[in-house]
Amino acid sequence: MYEVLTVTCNPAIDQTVEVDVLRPGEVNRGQKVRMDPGGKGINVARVLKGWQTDVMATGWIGTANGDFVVNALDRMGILHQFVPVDAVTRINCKIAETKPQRMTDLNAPGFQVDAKDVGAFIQLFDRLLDRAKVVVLSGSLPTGAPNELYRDCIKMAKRKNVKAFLDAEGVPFKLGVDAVPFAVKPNRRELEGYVGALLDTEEKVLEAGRRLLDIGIRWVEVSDGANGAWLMTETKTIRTIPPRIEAKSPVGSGDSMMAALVWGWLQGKSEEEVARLATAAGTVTAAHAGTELCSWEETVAMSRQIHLERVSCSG
Ligand SMILES: Nc1ncnc2c1ncn2[C@@H]1O[C@H](COP(=O)(O)OP(=O)(O)O)[C@@H](O)[C@H]1O
Ligand SMILES: O=P(O)(O)OC[C@H]1O[C@](O)(COP(=O)(O)O)[C@@H](O)[C@@H]1O
Repeated sequence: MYEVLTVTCNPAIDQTVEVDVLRPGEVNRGQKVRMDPGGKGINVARVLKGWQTDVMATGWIGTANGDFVVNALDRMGILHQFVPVDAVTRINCKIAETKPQRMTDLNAPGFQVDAKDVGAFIQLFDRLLDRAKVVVLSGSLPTGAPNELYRDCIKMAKRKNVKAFLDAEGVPFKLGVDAVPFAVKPNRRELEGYVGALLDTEEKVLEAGRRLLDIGIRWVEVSDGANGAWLMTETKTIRTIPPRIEAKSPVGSGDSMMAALVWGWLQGKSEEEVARLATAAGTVTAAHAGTELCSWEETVAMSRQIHLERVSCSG
């Protein structure tokens, strides 16, 4: 049994290479390399499973090297049913500089899917929805997948009374928003893309978030890296600020935050508790190397250090 279904249309193997300083245009030699199963929905599933929540991971997987991902999910006890694609699962290169600490992501476009693959996924998704309370749709779409995919998945979820949480960018996000998911988690840059304007003040961020609430979305979580986040609902806007940390790798921070939102909703937590936990989860993950994600114990400990402010009544 599972409560949460996570969709990763474009899974990845995250390869983190550590160097002192990256010298563009030169031969760089890595000091340490680590590989983690990645892709946004898969990371959400990894966090939730660690937090004792049963989860099913779905999407497409490239069979040439997808074993690395599915074996890791098996080891973690995460249920999975992916539509196999006769192709290579992308390898996303994360360059972790240590002096000073800085991460450069080089995400690949991923494999190509065709109409048959899309049809097979929709059929599988429809079946897997039957057992879920929540569905998480997150990350980029592979080449060939229609931009409407998240929109259509949200419509299907709503017909089955499953709460949809969306984390995407660009056109798939815009179209997904049109179907009015329960929750969205854009980072500030993604929200700028949605409204087509620079959001360089808190006021502008909140105005943009308000547009999403006005459509009928119930939880709008706008994340802003080391500055923390805002959780906006119809009645409250809560600003959360994390402590200063040594950020080894923010990869997976947004996914950890999404996992905490889902967990908080499943447990019926207050908006304040959810906001605190979500920011804590992202912060703990940012402090870890590679795509190592936040444990429950670390997140609870961090949540005590999150500064929380009620910004205004957003109603
Ligand atoms: N350098 C950092 N220091 C502290 N917390 C961080 C840092 N980077 C990310 N986080 C935490 O993770 C959350 C999500 O990170 P963010 O980078 O905004 O999301 P995304 O990965 O989706 O772009 C932030 O709101 C914050 O709580
Ligand atoms: O699907 P996209 O947008 O290319 O993102 C994939 C990448 O995002 C990650 O899921 C991390 O995402 P976040 O840092 O936003 O949490 C990586 O594991 C993966 O390489």
